[in-house]
Amino acid sequence: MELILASGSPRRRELLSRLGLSFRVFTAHTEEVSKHQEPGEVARDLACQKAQAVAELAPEAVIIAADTVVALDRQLLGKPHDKNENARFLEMLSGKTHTVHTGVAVLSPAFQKSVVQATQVTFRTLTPAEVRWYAQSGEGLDKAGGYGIQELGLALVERVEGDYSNVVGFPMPRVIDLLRRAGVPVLQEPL
Ligand SMILES: Cc1cn([C@H]2C[C@H](O)[C@@H](COP(=O)(O)OP(=O)(O)OP(=O)(O)O)O2)c(=O)[nH]c1=O
Repeated sequence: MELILASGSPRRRELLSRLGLSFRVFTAHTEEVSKHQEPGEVARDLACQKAQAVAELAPEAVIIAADTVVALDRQLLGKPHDKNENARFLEMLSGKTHTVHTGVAVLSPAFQKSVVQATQVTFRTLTPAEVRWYAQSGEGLDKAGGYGIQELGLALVERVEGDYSNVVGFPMPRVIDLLRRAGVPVLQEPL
């Protein structure tokens, strides 16, 4: 049974590799639109769209996809378009708690399931110099909310409540559970 990661995210590739599985990577070109308003449902919906787009190319495989959104109060923060917008996102997140929602979808001819996981992240109160420093690094540009907790962005964070891997883009306990239910031998000898 072939496993395919439907994601261009290097973070997801790295996290999935840590399970010792072999897999191929396909990048799904979806429009990333969701009709849902609830952030968790948006993330789940987009993960399903990515998995389905790749299922059309590889109908026999087990496909896993994910999507991460950052919700601050009622606002969804996607990937910043440039360093100025990244600085604005950081000013909004400074001193506050936001929620990171990651949706995961697993799809095979015999199995189809999606889940969503939420983690609360609280930022330190950032000084203007800290905001400038991080935005200038460019690290946040390809990341939801404009920061990467696994890299320099760790310095922005005061507290994480819940699954850390979920913030990086793949909630590992949920990923392990879904893959096993789809018949993928995770953390065990291949059959
Ligand atoms: C909040 C946060 C997000 N991110 C990343 C995870 C995701 O790669 C990205 C959210 O965008 P996504 O649209 O979920 O993923 P992607 O466009 O990078 O990849 P693909 O759609 O092909 O799967 O933000 C971090 O790496 N660290 C963080 O702390």
